[in-house]
Amino acid sequence: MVEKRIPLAVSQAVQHIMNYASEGPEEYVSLESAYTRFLAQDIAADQDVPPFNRSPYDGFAIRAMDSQSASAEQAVRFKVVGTIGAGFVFEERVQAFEAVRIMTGAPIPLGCDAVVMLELTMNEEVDGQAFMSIKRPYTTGTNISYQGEDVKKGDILIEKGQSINPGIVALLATFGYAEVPVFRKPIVGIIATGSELLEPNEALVPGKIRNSNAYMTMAQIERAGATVKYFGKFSDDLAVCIDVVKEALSEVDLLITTGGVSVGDFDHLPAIYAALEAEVLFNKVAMRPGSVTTVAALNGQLLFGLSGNPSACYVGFELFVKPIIRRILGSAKPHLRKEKALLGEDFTKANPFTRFVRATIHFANGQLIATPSGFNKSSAVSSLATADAFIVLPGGSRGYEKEMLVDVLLLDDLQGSEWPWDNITKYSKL
Ligand SMILES: Nc1nc2c(c(=O)[nH]1)N[C@H]1C(S)=C(S)[C@@H](COP(=O)(O)OP(=O)(O)OC[C@H]3O[C@@H](n4cnc5c(N)ncnc54)[C@H](O)[C@@H]3O)O[C@H]1N2
Ligand code: MOO
Ligand SMILES: [Mg+2]
Repeated sequence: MVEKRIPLAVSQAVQHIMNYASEGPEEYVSLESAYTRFLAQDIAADQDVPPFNRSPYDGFAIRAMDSQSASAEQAVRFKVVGTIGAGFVFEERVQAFEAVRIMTGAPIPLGCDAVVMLELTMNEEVDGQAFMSIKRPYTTGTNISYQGEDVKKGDILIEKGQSINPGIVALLATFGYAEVPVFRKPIVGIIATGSELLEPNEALVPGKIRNSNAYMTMAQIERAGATVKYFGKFSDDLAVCIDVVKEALSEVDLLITTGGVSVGDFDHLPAIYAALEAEVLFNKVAMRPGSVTTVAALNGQLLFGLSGNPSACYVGFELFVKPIIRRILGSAKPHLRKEKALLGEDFTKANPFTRFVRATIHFANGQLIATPSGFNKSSAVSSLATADAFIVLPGGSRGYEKEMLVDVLLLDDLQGSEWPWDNITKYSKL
């Protein structure tokens, strides 16, 4: 008699896994290679930005009080006592009816409190001395970029765990991080099992298929922010697989296998866990696809037994492996980002288990629409290519109609969610 597996709710399965999650170690990388890494410390401003009052225009720095009597009829003339470009400081204090020719980004000279744009001035030279005239008065502070107007010293700008984007790179450079503290990328191993598998460079022969899962999963591991270690594909030979899994475990932080987790004669993962004396956390989840997803723990290390069916393997990775990778990378929101969308078409299949329908999303009149992205079996590979979300259809329904409000989990996203599994929308119309 085949062992009866008890399906666990998705949320409970994720919770089991997250009990093993903790922040990983940090390392320093050069600023040039920080993009896409995950920040390991908060960035706090140790200086104001800008660090001094500066000119936002090319023009003349003046004392506003000197301009008060200027009008269209009666220009006020200033003696030009110097010129400064960005990067230089005008050392003297500017006196009454003096102006300093100033370029964008240069510090406002001592004594000055306004800048006149070059286009609004009239310029002349008398006996080798430059003069500038203006025909309107200026108030104190006109055209000054103030010290600290962008960032105040002491502000926390970015919290750790964020993926470093180009804007964060700019902040890191601004605050002098030539070396950036980032979380070390966890190493995630992948082993494909199945005597039917060919590698992509091999020609098809009867009964065989190409191994797509290992390559797909490698890409998912990288998208999640981790480093891949591919151990290869192996036939359904129990002794070989035990050795390979044992060896792989010593070289990785997390290990993924695909295939062989169900109840078939050559589904060896249950026997591998038994041989290794790993504790099986669960071996059935109330979800489709991916119901056979199995996770085991050995000495605090997790082994993810993802399904051989490509769509099930893909979903299993995103729901169960990605959050732990993101937690190791310091994220406070390690789960897939959850948003509300309208269903783009009817989905009439009955739903005993919660379904994760691979979907394409778009906006129509400001409303997010999610439409199933194609062939919807667990074995499907075609619908993954255009999937940028999962539509979450909770179990226990007869089907869903177009325009019902549903939850979607976004796949190509860096923001994440804290805990997306409460309050999943069951049936509702907008
Ligand atoms: N009697 C039962 N049979 C099955 C059950 C069940 O509950 N009782 N569950 C079904 C479900 S649901 C799934 S999902 C699959 C899971 O199968 P396994 O995880 O054991 O995976 P395999 O048997 O090794 O392969 C399944 C399928 O996927 C193809 N495959 C495997 N590896 C790859 C790969 N690397 N790249 C592409 N495709 C791959 C394989 O050829 C099979 O077609 O079990 C159901 N059966
Ligand atoms: O685990 Mo299977 O993917 O539910 O179809
Ligand atoms: Mg099988």
